[in-house]
Amino acid sequence: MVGAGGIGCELLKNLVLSQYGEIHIVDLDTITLSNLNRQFLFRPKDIDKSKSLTVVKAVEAFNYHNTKLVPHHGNIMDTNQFPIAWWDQFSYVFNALDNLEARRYVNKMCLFLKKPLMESGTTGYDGQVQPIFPYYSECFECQAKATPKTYPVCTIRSTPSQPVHCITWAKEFLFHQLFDESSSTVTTEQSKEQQRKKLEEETNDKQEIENMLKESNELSELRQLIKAPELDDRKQFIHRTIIKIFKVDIERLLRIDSLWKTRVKPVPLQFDESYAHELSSLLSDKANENIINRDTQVWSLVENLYVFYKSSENLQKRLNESETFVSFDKDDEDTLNFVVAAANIRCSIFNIEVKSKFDIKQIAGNIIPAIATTNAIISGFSSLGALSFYKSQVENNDFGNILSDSSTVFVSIRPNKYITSASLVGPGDQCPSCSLSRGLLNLNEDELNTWTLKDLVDKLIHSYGYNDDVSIILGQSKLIYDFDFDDNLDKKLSEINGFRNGELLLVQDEDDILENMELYINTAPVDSSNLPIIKLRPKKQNVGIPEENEEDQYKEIITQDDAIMIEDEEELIINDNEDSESKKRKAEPLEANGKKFKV
Ligand SMILES: Nc1ncnc2c1ncn2[C@@H]1O[C@H](COP(=O)(O)OP(=O)(O)OP(=O)(O)O)[C@@H](O)[C@H]1O
Ligand SMILES: [Zn+2]
Repeated sequence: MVGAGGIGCELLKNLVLSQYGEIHIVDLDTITLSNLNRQFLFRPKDIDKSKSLTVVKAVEAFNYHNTKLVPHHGNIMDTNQFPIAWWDQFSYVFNALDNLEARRYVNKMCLFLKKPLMESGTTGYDGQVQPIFPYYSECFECQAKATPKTYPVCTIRSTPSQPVHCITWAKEFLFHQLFDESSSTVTTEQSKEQQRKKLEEETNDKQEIENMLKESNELSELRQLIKAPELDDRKQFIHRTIIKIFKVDIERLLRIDSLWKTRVKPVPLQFDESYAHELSSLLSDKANENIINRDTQVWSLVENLYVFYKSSENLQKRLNESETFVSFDKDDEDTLNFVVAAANIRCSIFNIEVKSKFDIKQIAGNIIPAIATTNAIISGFSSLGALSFYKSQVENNDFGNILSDSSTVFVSIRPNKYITSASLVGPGDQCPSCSLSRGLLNLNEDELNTWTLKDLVDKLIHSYGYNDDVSIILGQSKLIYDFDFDDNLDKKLSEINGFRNGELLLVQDEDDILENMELYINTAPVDSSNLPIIKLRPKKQNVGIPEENEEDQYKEIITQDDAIMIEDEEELIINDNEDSESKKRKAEPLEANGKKFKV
Protein backbone atom coordinates (compact mmCIF):
# COMPACT_ATOMS: atom_id res chain seq x y z
CA MET A 1 0.00 0.00 0.00
CA VAL A 2 1.61 3.24 -1.15
CA GLY A 3 0.52 6.27 0.88
CA ALA A 4 -0.74 6.23 4.47
CA GLY A 5 -2.76 9.46 4.42
CA GLY A 6 -6.51 10.07 4.01
CA ILE A 7 -7.24 7.08 1.80
CA GLY A 8 -4.38 4.98 3.19
CA CYS A 9 -5.61 4.97 6.81
CA GLU A 10 -9.06 3.77 5.76
CA LEU A 11 -7.66 1.29 3.30
CA LEU A 12 -5.22 -0.29 5.72
CA LYS A 13 -8.03 -0.83 8.22
CA ASN A 14 -10.02 -2.61 5.48
CA LEU A 15 -7.09 -4.71 4.34
CA VAL A 16 -6.17 -5.79 7.85
CA LEU A 17 -9.76 -6.82 8.56
CA SER A 18 -9.91 -8.70 5.24
CA GLN A 19 -7.34 -11.24 6.39
CA TYR A 20 -4.43 -10.49 4.11
CA GLY A 21 -1.27 -12.38 5.02
CA GLU A 22 1.33 -9.68 4.69
CA ILE A 23 1.02 -6.00 3.89
CA HIS A 24 3.85 -3.52 3.35
CA ILE A 25 3.05 0.15 3.92
CA VAL A 26 5.10 2.95 2.32
CA ASP A 27 4.88 6.66 3.12
CA LEU A 28 7.51 9.39 3.05
CA ASP A 29 5.83 11.79 5.40
CA THR A 30 5.29 12.55 9.06
CA ILE A 31 1.97 13.33 10.70
CA THR A 32 0.76 16.95 10.96
CA LEU A 33 -2.07 18.47 12.98
CA SER A 34 -4.17 19.06 9.85
CA ASN A 35 -4.12 15.31 9.09
CA LEU A 36 -6.00 14.38 12.25
CA ASN A 37 -9.51 15.34 11.12
CA ARG A 38 -9.64 12.47 8.65
CA GLN A 39 -6.59 10.24 9.08
CA PHE A 40 -8.28 8.46 11.95
CA LEU A 41 -5.43 6.14 12.86
CA PHE A 42 -3.41 9.14 14.09
CA ARG A 43 -3.71 11.00 17.42
CA PRO A 44 -2.30 14.33 18.64
CA LYS A 45 0.53 12.46 20.38
CA ASP A 46 1.61 11.11 16.96
CA ILE A 47 2.31 14.52 15.43
CA ASP A 48 5.77 14.59 13.79
CA LYS A 49 6.02 10.80 13.85
CA SER A 50 6.40 8.70 10.70
CA LYS A 51 3.05 7.89 9.08
CA SER A 52 4.00 4.38 7.99
CA LEU A 53 5.38 3.34 11.37
CA THR A 54 2.43 4.88 13.20
CA VAL A 55 -0.34 3.26 11.12
CA VAL A 56 1.20 -0.12 11.68
CA LYS A 57 1.11 0.35 15.46
CA ALA A 58 -2.41 1.76 15.32
CA VAL A 59 -3.97 -1.22 13.55
CA GLU A 60 -2.32 -3.77 15.83
CA ALA A 61 -5.26 -3.26 18.22
CA PHE A 62 -7.61 -4.93 15.71
CA ASN A 63 -5.19 -7.12 13.80
CA TYR A 64 -7.38 -10.15 14.55
CA HIS A 65 -5.97 -12.29 11.76
CA ASN A 66 -2.32 -11.64 12.64
CA THR A 67 -1.54 -10.02 9.35
CA LYS A 68 2.17 -9.36 9.06
CA LEU A 69 2.62 -5.60 8.70
CA VAL A 70 5.84 -4.10 7.38
CA PRO A 71 6.22 -0.28 7.43
CA HIS A 72 8.67 1.59 5.17
CA HIS A 73 9.38 5.25 5.78
CA GLY A 74 10.56 6.52 2.41
CA ASN A 75 9.81 7.85 -1.04
CA ILE A 76 8.38 5.10 -3.22
CA MET A 77 10.40 6.50 -6.12
CA ASP A 78 13.69 5.90 -4.30
CA THR A 79 15.29 3.04 -6.21
CA ASN A 80 17.87 2.38 -3.50
CA GLN A 81 15.29 1.75 -0.83
CA PHE A 82 12.80 0.14 -3.20
CA PRO A 83 14.71 -1.70 -5.95
CA ILE A 84 12.80 -3.73 -8.46
CA ALA A 85 13.43 -6.96 -6.55
CA TRP A 86 11.58 -5.44 -3.60
CA TRP A 87 8.58 -4.68 -5.81
CA ASP A 88 8.61 -8.15 -7.24
CA GLN A 89 7.65 -9.80 -3.94
CA PHE A 90 4.08 -8.46 -4.00
CA SER A 91 1.00 -9.96 -5.55
CA TYR A 92 -1.02 -6.74 -5.56
CA VAL A 93 -0.29 -3.00 -5.26
CA PHE A 94 -2.71 -0.46 -3.76
CA ASN A 95 -2.17 3.22 -4.42
CA ALA A 96 -3.39 5.73 -1.82
CA LEU A 97 -1.37 8.69 -3.09
CA ASP A 98 -1.95 12.37 -3.60
CA ASN A 99 0.20 13.35 -6.56
CA LEU A 100 0.58 12.51 -10.22
CA GLU A 101 4.32 11.97 -10.18
CA ALA A 102 4.25 9.14 -7.65
CA ARG A 103 1.12 7.64 -9.24
CA ARG A 104 2.79 7.58 -12.64
CA TYR A 105 5.85 5.97 -11.13
CA VAL A 106 3.93 3.18 -9.40
CA ASN A 107 1.90 2.63 -12.56
CA LYS A 108 5.13 2.21 -14.50
CA MET A 109 6.61 -0.21 -11.98
CA CYS A 110 3.46 -2.31 -12.17
CA LEU A 111 3.74 -2.32 -15.96
CA PHE A 112 7.35 -3.50 -15.72
CA LEU A 113 6.46 -6.34 -13.40
CA LYS A 114 2.89 -6.97 -14.62
CA LYS A 115 1.48 -6.56 -11.13
CA PRO A 116 -2.19 -5.66 -10.67
CA LEU A 117 -2.63 -2.16 -9.29
CA MET A 118 -5.65 -0.59 -7.58
CA GLU A 119 -5.50 3.15 -8.21
CA SER A 120 -7.67 5.48 -6.15
CA GLY A 121 -8.21 9.19 -5.67
CA THR A 122 -10.67 11.67 -4.20
CA THR A 123 -11.46 15.36 -4.54
CA GLY A 124 -14.04 16.59 -2.12
CA TYR A 125 -17.20 14.55 -2.74
CA ASP A 126 -15.86 12.98 -5.94
CA GLY A 127 -13.77 9.86 -6.00
CA GLN A 128 -12.65 7.07 -8.25
CA VAL A 129 -11.14 3.60 -7.98
CA GLN A 130 -9.56 2.03 -11.03
CA PRO A 131 -8.24 -1.54 -11.12
CA ILE A 132 -5.31 -1.74 -13.52
CA PHE A 133 -4.25 -5.05 -15.08
CA PRO A 134 -1.04 -4.25 -16.95
CA TYR A 135 -1.37 -4.54 -20.71
CA TYR A 136 -4.90 -5.99 -20.33
CA SER A 137 -6.81 -2.91 -19.17
CA GLU A 138 -6.27 0.83 -19.29
CA CYS A 139 -3.37 1.97 -17.15
CA PHE A 140 -3.16 5.18 -15.13
CA GLU A 141 -1.70 7.03 -18.11
CA CYS A 142 -4.18 5.84 -20.73
CA GLN A 143 -6.47 8.79 -20.04
CA ALA A 144 -4.76 12.18 -20.22
CA LYS A 145 -4.75 13.96 -16.86
CA ALA A 146 -5.61 17.61 -16.43
CA THR A 147 -2.56 19.73 -15.68
CA PRO A 148 -2.77 22.78 -13.42
CA LYS A 149 -3.93 25.93 -15.12
CA THR A 150 -1.21 28.37 -16.11
CA TYR A 151 -1.56 32.00 -17.23
CA PRO A 152 0.27 33.97 -19.91
CA VAL A 153 3.17 35.96 -18.50
CA CYS A 154 1.74 39.21 -19.89
CA THR A 155 -1.54 38.72 -18.02
CA ILE A 156 0.31 38.12 -14.79
CA ARG A 157 2.90 40.85 -15.20
CA SER A 158 1.03 43.59 -17.08
CA THR A 159 -2.71 43.13 -17.44
CA PRO A 160 -4.33 41.13 -14.63
CA SER A 161 -8.11 40.95 -14.65
CA GLN A 162 -8.92 38.37 -11.93
CA PRO A 163 -7.81 37.87 -8.32
CA VAL A 164 -5.99 34.67 -9.30
CA HIS A 165 -3.76 36.67 -11.68
CA CYS A 166 -2.67 38.96 -8.85
CA ILE A 167 -2.19 36.01 -6.47
CA THR A 168 -0.01 34.24 -9.04
CA TRP A 169 1.98 37.47 -9.56
CA ALA A 170 2.50 37.89 -5.80
CA LYS A 171 3.47 34.30 -5.18
CA GLU A 172 5.34 33.22 -8.26
CA PHE A 173 6.91 36.47 -9.39
CA LEU A 174 7.22 39.02 -6.60
CA PHE A 175 7.77 36.72 -3.62
CA HIS A 176 10.05 34.47 -5.60
CA GLN A 177 12.20 37.34 -6.91
CA LEU A 178 12.58 38.95 -3.52
CA PHE A 179 12.97 36.09 -1.09
CA ASP A 180 13.30 32.72 -2.76
CA GLU A 181 16.28 30.72 -3.85
CA SER A 182 17.11 31.15 -7.51
CA SER A 183 16.17 34.75 -8.20
CA SER A 184 19.50 36.48 -7.79
CA THR A 185 20.54 34.98 -11.11
CA VAL A 186 18.51 37.55 -13.05
CA THR A 187 21.42 39.94 -13.05
CA THR A 188 23.83 37.93 -15.17
CA GLU A 189 23.93 38.89 -18.86
CA GLN A 190 23.23 35.33 -19.92
CA SER A 191 20.15 34.98 -17.79
CA LYS A 192 18.89 38.39 -18.92
CA GLU A 193 19.12 37.14 -22.47
CA GLN A 194 17.25 33.96 -21.52
CA GLN A 195 14.58 36.04 -19.87
CA ARG A 196 14.22 38.22 -22.94
CA LYS A 197 13.85 35.18 -25.20
CA LYS A 198 11.17 33.77 -22.95
CA LEU A 199 9.24 37.03 -22.98
CA GLU A 200 9.55 37.28 -26.75
CA GLU A 201 7.69 33.99 -27.01
CA GLU A 202 4.83 35.56 -25.07
CA THR A 203 4.44 38.97 -26.69
CA ASN A 204 5.53 41.01 -29.72
CA ASP A 205 5.23 44.29 -27.85
CA LYS A 206 8.86 45.46 -27.56
CA GLN A 207 7.99 48.21 -25.11
CA GLU A 208 6.25 45.73 -22.82
CA ILE A 209 9.23 43.36 -22.94
CA GLU A 210 11.69 46.14 -22.05
CA ASN A 211 9.40 47.15 -19.26
CA MET A 212 9.21 43.65 -17.78
CA LEU A 213 12.99 43.25 -17.96
CA LYS A 214 13.47 46.55 -16.21
CA GLU A 215 11.01 45.53 -13.49
CA SER A 216 12.95 42.34 -12.81
CA ASN A 217 16.30 44.09 -12.66
CA GLU A 218 15.00 46.65 -10.23
CA LEU A 219 13.61 43.88 -8.04
CA SER A 220 16.97 42.22 -7.86
CA GLU A 221 18.43 45.57 -6.75
CA LEU A 222 15.81 45.74 -4.03
CA ARG A 223 16.71 42.20 -3.02
CA GLN A 224 20.25 43.40 -2.36
CA LEU A 225 18.84 45.87 0.17
CA ILE A 226 17.41 43.08 2.34
CA LYS A 227 20.89 42.20 3.59
CA ALA A 228 22.66 45.47 2.79
CA PRO A 229 25.70 46.07 5.03
CA GLU A 230 24.45 49.51 6.13
CA LEU A 231 21.49 49.62 8.50
CA ASP A 232 20.15 52.73 6.74
CA ASP A 233 19.99 50.84 3.46
CA ARG A 234 18.30 47.84 5.05
CA LYS A 235 15.67 50.13 6.51
CA GLN A 236 14.86 51.41 3.02
CA PHE A 237 13.86 47.96 1.75
CA ILE A 238 10.13 47.95 2.52
CA HIS A 239 9.35 51.54 1.62
CA ARG A 240 11.25 51.37 -1.65
CA THR A 241 9.58 48.08 -2.54
CA ILE A 242 6.11 49.56 -1.98
CA ILE A 243 6.90 52.62 -4.12
CA LYS A 244 8.43 50.56 -6.89
CA ILE A 245 5.88 47.80 -7.32
CA PHE A 246 2.68 49.65 -6.56
CA LYS A 247 3.50 53.08 -8.00
CA VAL A 248 6.51 53.32 -10.33
CA ASP A 249 5.88 50.02 -12.13
CA ILE A 250 2.21 50.87 -12.61
CA GLU A 251 2.99 54.36 -13.94
CA ARG A 252 5.40 52.77 -16.37
CA LEU A 253 2.76 50.29 -17.50
CA LEU A 254 0.35 53.15 -18.11
CA ARG A 255 2.79 54.63 -20.61
CA ILE A 256 2.36 51.58 -22.88
CA ASP A 257 -0.72 52.78 -24.77
CA SER A 258 -1.24 49.50 -26.61
CA LEU A 259 -2.16 47.76 -23.35
CA TRP A 260 -5.03 50.05 -22.46
CA LYS A 261 -6.96 50.38 -25.72
CA THR A 262 -9.64 47.97 -24.57
CA ARG A 263 -8.90 47.69 -20.84
CA VAL A 264 -9.64 49.76 -17.76
CA LYS A 265 -6.45 51.54 -16.72
CA PRO A 266 -4.92 50.73 -13.33
CA VAL A 267 -4.49 53.50 -10.76
CA PRO A 268 -0.99 53.76 -9.21
CA LEU A 269 -0.89 53.79 -5.43
CA GLN A 270 -0.27 57.30 -4.11
CA PHE A 271 1.51 55.95 -1.09
CA ASP A 272 3.40 58.91 0.39
CA GLU A 273 0.59 61.28 -0.45
CA SER A 274 -2.34 59.27 0.91
CA TYR A 275 -1.41 56.21 2.92
CA ALA A 276 2.01 56.61 4.56
CA HIS A 277 0.59 58.50 7.50
CA GLU A 278 -2.29 56.09 8.11
CA LEU A 279 0.08 53.15 7.87
CA SER A 280 2.47 54.55 10.45
CA SER A 281 -0.36 55.12 12.89
CA LEU A 282 -1.46 51.48 12.46
CA LEU A 283 2.13 50.36 12.96
CA SER A 284 2.49 52.36 16.13
CA ASP A 285 -0.13 50.32 18.01
CA LYS A 286 0.77 46.68 18.76
CA ALA A 287 -2.90 45.81 19.16
CA ASN A 288 -3.27 46.08 15.38
CA GLU A 289 -1.44 42.79 14.96
CA ASN A 290 -4.90 41.33 15.33
CA ILE A 291 -5.64 42.35 11.76
CA ILE A 292 -3.49 39.46 10.57
CA ASN A 293 -5.68 36.96 12.41
CA ARG A 294 -8.94 38.24 10.93
CA ASP A 295 -8.50 35.81 8.10
CA THR A 296 -12.06 35.49 6.87
CA GLN A 297 -12.61 39.25 6.58
CA VAL A 298 -11.56 41.33 3.61
CA TRP A 299 -8.90 43.86 4.70
CA SER A 300 -8.99 47.52 3.67
CA LEU A 301 -6.19 48.87 1.49
CA VAL A 302 -4.31 50.35 4.42
CA GLU A 303 -4.74 47.12 6.38
CA ASN A 304 -3.21 45.25 3.46
CA LEU A 305 -0.34 47.74 3.49
CA TYR A 306 0.07 47.05 7.19
CA VAL A 307 0.25 43.28 6.61
CA PHE A 308 2.61 43.83 3.69
CA TYR A 309 4.88 45.87 5.94
CA LYS A 310 4.77 43.44 8.86
CA SER A 311 5.37 40.32 6.78
CA SER A 312 8.19 41.96 4.80
CA GLU A 313 9.78 42.99 8.07
CA ASN A 314 9.64 39.42 9.41
CA LEU A 315 10.98 37.94 6.20
CA GLN A 316 13.83 40.45 6.12
CA LYS A 317 14.63 39.56 9.71
CA ARG A 318 14.66 35.83 8.96
CA LEU A 319 16.98 36.34 6.02
CA ASN A 320 19.36 38.39 8.11
CA GLU A 321 19.34 36.08 11.10
CA SER A 322 19.23 32.48 9.99
CA GLU A 323 17.85 31.60 6.56
CA THR A 324 19.57 31.98 3.20
CA PHE A 325 16.27 32.08 1.31
CA VAL A 326 12.59 31.57 2.09
CA SER A 327 10.24 29.58 -0.13
CA PHE A 328 6.49 30.12 -0.29
CA ASP A 329 4.55 27.70 1.87
CA LYS A 330 0.86 28.17 2.61
CA ASP A 331 1.51 27.10 6.20
CA ASP A 332 4.37 29.59 6.71
CA GLU A 333 2.47 32.64 8.00
CA ASP A 334 5.03 35.24 6.90
CA THR A 335 5.06 33.99 3.33
CA LEU A 336 1.29 33.66 3.17
CA ASN A 337 0.70 37.13 4.68
CA PHE A 338 3.10 38.70 2.21
CA VAL A 339 1.38 37.08 -0.75
CA VAL A 340 -2.13 37.93 0.50
CA ALA A 341 -1.28 41.59 1.08
CA ALA A 342 0.70 42.06 -2.13
CA ALA A 343 -2.03 40.36 -4.20
CA ASN A 344 -4.77 42.46 -2.62
CA ILE A 345 -2.95 45.77 -3.07
CA ARG A 346 -2.40 44.90 -6.72
CA CYS A 347 -6.09 43.95 -7.04
CA SER A 348 -7.10 47.40 -5.70
CA ILE A 349 -4.79 49.09 -8.21
CA PHE A 350 -6.28 47.11 -11.10
CA ASN A 351 -9.85 47.46 -9.90
CA ILE A 352 -10.19 43.74 -9.18
CA GLU A 353 -12.14 42.22 -6.29
CA VAL A 354 -10.08 41.94 -3.09
CA LYS A 355 -10.20 38.63 -1.20
CA SER A 356 -9.82 37.42 2.38
CA LYS A 357 -6.66 35.70 3.62
CA PHE A 358 -8.66 32.48 3.99
CA ASP A 359 -9.74 32.57 0.33
CA ILE A 360 -6.29 33.45 -0.94
CA LYS A 361 -4.75 30.63 1.07
CA GLN A 362 -6.96 28.14 -0.78
CA ILE A 363 -5.90 29.51 -4.15
CA ALA A 364 -2.20 30.10 -3.45
CA GLY A 365 -1.83 26.79 -1.61
CA ASN A 366 -3.74 24.76 -4.23
CA ILE A 367 -5.89 23.43 -1.42
CA ILE A 368 -8.40 20.83 -2.45
CA PRO A 369 -10.94 19.83 0.19
CA ALA A 370 -10.48 16.34 1.58
CA ILE A 371 -13.62 14.67 2.93
CA ALA A 372 -13.27 11.73 5.28
CA THR A 373 -16.45 10.04 4.07
CA THR A 374 -15.40 10.07 0.44
CA ASN A 375 -12.03 8.60 1.43
CA ALA A 376 -13.78 5.88 3.41
CA ILE A 377 -16.13 4.95 0.56
CA ILE A 378 -13.31 4.91 -1.98
CA SER A 379 -11.10 2.78 0.26
CA GLY A 380 -14.00 0.36 0.68
CA PHE A 381 -14.26 -0.07 -3.07
CA SER A 382 -10.51 -0.30 -3.37
CA SER A 383 -10.23 -3.22 -0.96
CA LEU A 384 -13.35 -4.99 -2.28
CA GLY A 385 -12.19 -4.51 -5.85
CA ALA A 386 -9.02 -6.49 -5.22
CA LEU A 387 -10.94 -9.59 -4.08
CA SER A 388 -11.83 -10.70 -7.60
CA PHE A 389 -8.11 -11.05 -8.30
CA TYR A 390 -7.62 -13.31 -5.29
CA LYS A 391 -10.69 -15.38 -6.10
CA SER A 392 -9.57 -16.11 -9.66
CA GLN A 393 -6.59 -18.23 -10.58
CA VAL A 394 -4.30 -15.91 -12.47
CA GLU A 395 -1.35 -17.62 -14.09
CA ASN A 396 1.55 -16.15 -16.06
CA ASN A 397 0.17 -12.65 -15.72
CA ASP A 398 -2.80 -13.57 -17.88
CA PHE A 399 -5.46 -11.25 -16.55
CA GLY A 400 -7.91 -11.95 -19.36
CA ASN A 401 -10.40 -13.78 -17.12
CA ILE A 402 -10.74 -11.17 -14.40
CA LEU A 403 -11.44 -8.21 -16.61
CA SER A 404 -15.18 -8.85 -16.75
CA ASP A 405 -15.29 -9.19 -12.93
CA SER A 406 -13.71 -5.80 -12.35
CA SER A 407 -14.90 -2.25 -12.82
CA THR A 408 -13.82 1.30 -12.37
CA VAL A 409 -16.04 2.84 -9.69
CA PHE A 410 -16.99 6.49 -9.34
CA VAL A 411 -18.63 8.19 -6.40
CA SER A 412 -20.11 11.69 -6.33
CA ILE A 413 -22.98 13.48 -4.62
CA ARG A 414 -25.08 13.93 -7.72
CA PRO A 415 -28.65 13.02 -6.78
CA ASN A 416 -29.34 9.31 -7.34
CA LYS A 417 -25.87 8.85 -8.79
CA TYR A 418 -23.82 8.29 -5.71
CA ILE A 419 -22.07 5.31 -7.14
CA THR A 420 -21.52 4.38 -10.75
CA SER A 421 -19.24 1.88 -12.38
CA ALA A 422 -17.72 1.37 -15.79
CA SER A 423 -16.37 -1.82 -17.34
CA LEU A 424 -12.67 -1.98 -17.90
CA VAL A 425 -11.46 -1.36 -21.42
CA GLY A 426 -8.19 -2.35 -23.05
CA PRO A 427 -5.01 -0.26 -23.04
CA GLY A 428 -5.23 2.92 -25.10
CA ASP A 429 -3.50 2.91 -28.48
CA GLN A 430 -2.09 6.33 -27.82
CA CYS A 431 -1.04 5.71 -24.22
CA PRO A 432 2.60 6.72 -23.73
CA SER A 433 3.00 3.94 -21.13
CA CYS A 434 1.09 0.99 -22.56
CA SER A 435 2.36 1.47 -26.09
CA LEU A 436 5.88 0.54 -24.99
CA SER A 437 7.12 -2.93 -24.15
CA ARG A 438 8.94 -3.19 -20.88
CA GLY A 439 11.31 -5.54 -19.16
CA LEU A 440 14.29 -5.94 -16.86
CA LEU A 441 17.84 -5.70 -18.07
CA ASN A 442 19.60 -7.88 -15.50
CA LEU A 443 23.31 -7.17 -15.24
CA ASN A 444 25.67 -8.66 -12.72
CA GLU A 445 28.83 -6.90 -11.59
CA ASP A 446 31.05 -8.75 -14.08
CA GLU A 447 29.09 -7.79 -17.15
CA LEU A 448 28.61 -4.24 -15.97
CA ASN A 449 32.39 -3.88 -15.92
CA THR A 450 33.17 -5.85 -19.07
CA TRP A 451 30.31 -5.24 -21.52
CA THR A 452 30.83 -2.18 -23.67
CA LEU A 453 27.92 -0.14 -24.93
CA LYS A 454 28.65 -1.67 -28.32
CA ASP A 455 28.14 -5.15 -26.85
CA LEU A 456 24.79 -4.05 -25.53
CA VAL A 457 23.71 -2.46 -28.81
CA ASP A 458 24.67 -5.62 -30.71
CA LYS A 459 22.74 -7.80 -28.30
CA LEU A 460 19.68 -5.57 -28.58
CA ILE A 461 19.77 -5.68 -32.36
CA HIS A 462 20.13 -9.45 -32.44
CA SER A 463 17.66 -10.25 -29.68
CA TYR A 464 14.74 -8.16 -30.85
CA GLY A 465 15.00 -8.32 -34.62
CA TYR A 466 15.69 -4.69 -35.43
CA ASN A 467 16.40 -4.23 -39.14
CA ASP A 468 19.21 -1.83 -38.77
CA ASP A 469 20.13 0.32 -35.82
CA VAL A 470 18.70 1.62 -32.54
CA SER A 471 19.02 4.72 -30.41
CA ILE A 472 19.24 4.60 -26.62
CA ILE A 473 18.18 7.22 -24.11
CA LEU A 474 19.29 6.86 -20.49
CA GLY A 475 17.04 8.23 -17.72
CA GLN A 476 14.83 11.22 -18.51
CA SER A 477 16.54 12.44 -21.66
CA LYS A 478 20.22 11.57 -21.92
CA LEU A 479 21.04 10.23 -25.36
CA ILE A 480 23.86 7.72 -24.96
CA TYR A 481 23.80 6.24 -28.42
CA ASP A 482 22.39 6.69 -31.90
CA PHE A 483 23.55 6.42 -35.48
CA ASP A 484 25.20 9.87 -35.39
CA PHE A 485 26.48 9.69 -31.84
CA ASP A 486 28.81 6.82 -31.14
CA ASP A 487 31.23 8.45 -28.66
CA ASN A 488 30.24 6.05 -25.89
CA LEU A 489 30.36 2.84 -27.91
CA ASP A 490 33.70 1.64 -26.56
CA LYS A 491 32.98 2.57 -22.96
CA LYS A 492 32.21 -0.11 -20.42
CA LEU A 493 28.63 0.16 -19.21
CA SER A 494 29.84 1.04 -15.71
CA GLU A 495 31.81 3.98 -17.19
CA ILE A 496 28.74 5.63 -18.67
CA ASN A 497 27.57 8.39 -16.39
CA GLY A 498 24.21 7.58 -14.85
CA PHE A 499 24.15 3.94 -16.00
CA ARG A 500 23.16 2.40 -12.71
CA ASN A 501 20.66 0.30 -10.86
CA GLY A 502 17.11 1.61 -11.12
CA GLU A 503 17.68 3.83 -14.17
CA LEU A 504 15.66 3.36 -17.33
CA LEU A 505 16.83 2.84 -20.87
CA LEU A 506 14.56 3.78 -23.74
CA VAL A 507 15.42 1.83 -26.87
CA GLN A 508 14.03 3.14 -30.14
CA ASP A 509 14.08 1.58 -33.57
CA GLU A 510 15.87 3.95 -35.95
CA ASP A 511 13.73 2.54 -38.77
CA ASP A 512 10.57 3.30 -36.85
CA ILE A 513 9.18 -0.16 -37.57
CA LEU A 514 9.19 -1.78 -34.13
CA GLU A 515 7.68 -0.23 -31.01
CA ASN A 516 9.82 1.46 -28.36
CA MET A 517 11.09 -0.61 -25.47
CA GLU A 518 11.91 0.50 -21.96
CA LEU A 519 14.42 -1.49 -19.94
CA TYR A 520 14.89 -1.22 -16.19
CA ILE A 521 18.56 -1.59 -15.27
CA ASN A 522 18.71 -4.15 -12.49
CA THR A 523 22.16 -4.68 -11.01
CA ALA A 524 20.92 -6.10 -7.72
CA PRO A 525 22.68 -9.44 -7.27
CA VAL A 526 21.57 -11.52 -10.23
CA ASP A 527 22.85 -14.96 -11.26
CA SER A 528 23.40 -14.13 -14.86
CA SER A 529 23.04 -11.11 -17.06
CA ASN A 530 20.21 -11.25 -19.54
CA LEU A 531 17.90 -9.26 -21.72
CA PRO A 532 14.17 -9.75 -21.17
CA ILE A 533 12.25 -12.01 -23.47
CA ILE A 534 9.94 -9.67 -25.29
CA LYS A 535 8.32 -9.91 -28.68
CA LEU A 536 8.22 -6.33 -29.91
CA ARG A 537 5.02 -5.27 -31.62
CA PRO A 538 4.95 -3.11 -34.77
CA LYS A 539 5.15 0.55 -33.88
CA LYS A 540 1.90 2.49 -33.66
CA GLN A 541 2.16 5.98 -35.06
CA ASN A 542 1.56 9.27 -33.20
CA VAL A 543 1.87 7.98 -29.70
CA GLY A 544 1.36 10.91 -27.38
CA ILE A 545 4.00 11.85 -24.84
CA PRO A 546 2.45 13.29 -21.67
CA GLU A 547 3.24 16.89 -20.90
CA GLU A 548 5.37 16.90 -17.80
CA ASN A 549 4.71 19.73 -15.45
CA GLU A 550 6.84 20.42 -12.40
CA GLU A 551 3.81 21.62 -10.54
CA ASP A 552 1.89 18.45 -11.10
CA GLN A 553 0.91 18.24 -7.47
CA TYR A 554 -2.71 17.38 -8.27
CA LYS A 555 -4.38 15.47 -5.56
CA GLU A 556 -7.09 13.81 -7.54
CA ILE A 557 -7.87 11.87 -10.59
CA ILE A 558 -10.97 13.84 -11.30
CA THR A 559 -10.61 17.58 -11.53
CA GLN A 560 -12.99 20.33 -12.51
CA ASP A 561 -11.62 20.19 -16.04
CA ASP A 562 -11.96 16.45 -16.09
CA ALA A 563 -15.41 16.23 -14.66
CA ILE A 564 -17.60 13.19 -14.83
CA MET A 565 -20.95 13.86 -16.41
CA ILE A 566 -23.40 11.06 -15.95
CA GLU A 567 -25.95 11.53 -18.67
CA ASP A 568 -28.14 8.54 -18.04
CA GLU A 569 -28.05 5.14 -16.40
CA GLU A 570 -26.26 3.60 -19.32
CA GLU A 571 -23.50 5.92 -20.17
CA LEU A 572 -20.66 7.63 -18.51
CA ILE A 573 -18.68 10.30 -20.26
CA ILE A 574 -15.36 11.62 -19.13
CA ASN A 575 -15.19 15.18 -20.33
CA ASP A 576 -11.62 16.28 -20.58
CA ASN A 577 -11.98 18.44 -23.63
CA GLU A 578 -11.01 15.65 -25.94
CA ASP A 579 -13.22 13.92 -28.41
CA SER A 580 -15.94 12.85 -26.03
CA GLU A 581 -17.20 10.08 -28.34
CA SER A 582 -13.98 8.20 -27.80
CA LYS A 583 -14.41 8.50 -24.05
CA LYS A 584 -17.88 6.97 -23.87
CA ARG A 585 -17.94 3.82 -21.84
CA LYS A 586 -20.61 1.50 -20.68
CA ALA A 587 -21.62 2.11 -17.12
CA GLU A 588 -23.30 -0.28 -14.77
CA PRO A 589 -25.09 1.06 -11.70
CA LEU A 590 -24.13 -0.86 -8.59
CA GLU A 591 -26.62 -2.21 -6.16
CA ALA A 592 -25.97 -0.02 -3.19
CA ASN A 593 -27.67 -2.17 -0.59
CA GLY A 594 -27.61 -5.64 -2.14
CA LYS A 595 -24.69 -8.01 -2.18
CA LYS A 596 -24.01 -7.65 -5.86
CA PHE A 597 -21.19 -5.17 -5.77
CA LYS A 598 -19.46 -5.76 -9.02
CA VAL A 599 -16.07 -4.32 -8.26
N1 LIG B 1 6.39 9.56 -3.46
C1 LIG B 1 5.77 9.17 -2.36
N2 LIG B 1 6.24 8.14 -1.63
C2 LIG B 1 5.62 7.74 -0.50
N3 LIG B 1 4.50 8.32 -0.02
C3 LIG B 1 3.99 9.36 -0.70
C4 LIG B 1 4.59 9.83 -1.90
N4 LIG B 1 3.87 10.88 -2.35
C5 LIG B 1 2.86 11.05 -1.49
N5 LIG B 1 2.92 10.15 -0.49
C6 LIG B 1 2.01 10.03 0.65
O1 LIG B 1 0.69 9.82 0.20
C7 LIG B 1 -0.22 10.25 1.21
C8 LIG B 1 -1.40 10.90 0.56
O2 LIG B 1 -2.34 11.18 1.56
P1 LIG B 1 -3.28 12.45 1.56
O3 LIG B 1 -3.86 12.63 0.21
O4 LIG B 1 -4.25 12.32 2.66
O5 LIG B 1 -2.26 13.64 1.77
P2 LIG B 1 -1.69 14.29 3.09
O6 LIG B 1 -0.33 14.81 2.70
O7 LIG B 1 -1.77 13.38 4.25
O8 LIG B 1 -2.72 15.46 3.36
P3 LIG B 1 -2.61 17.03 3.06
O9 LIG B 1 -2.01 17.13 1.68
O10 LIG B 1 -4.03 17.48 3.11
O11 LIG B 1 -1.74 17.57 4.14
C9 LIG B 1 0.56 11.19 2.13
O12 LIG B 1 0.66 10.63 3.41
C10 LIG B 1 1.91 11.32 1.45
O13 LIG B 1 2.98 11.44 2.35
ZN1 LIG C 1 -1.81 3.05 -20.55
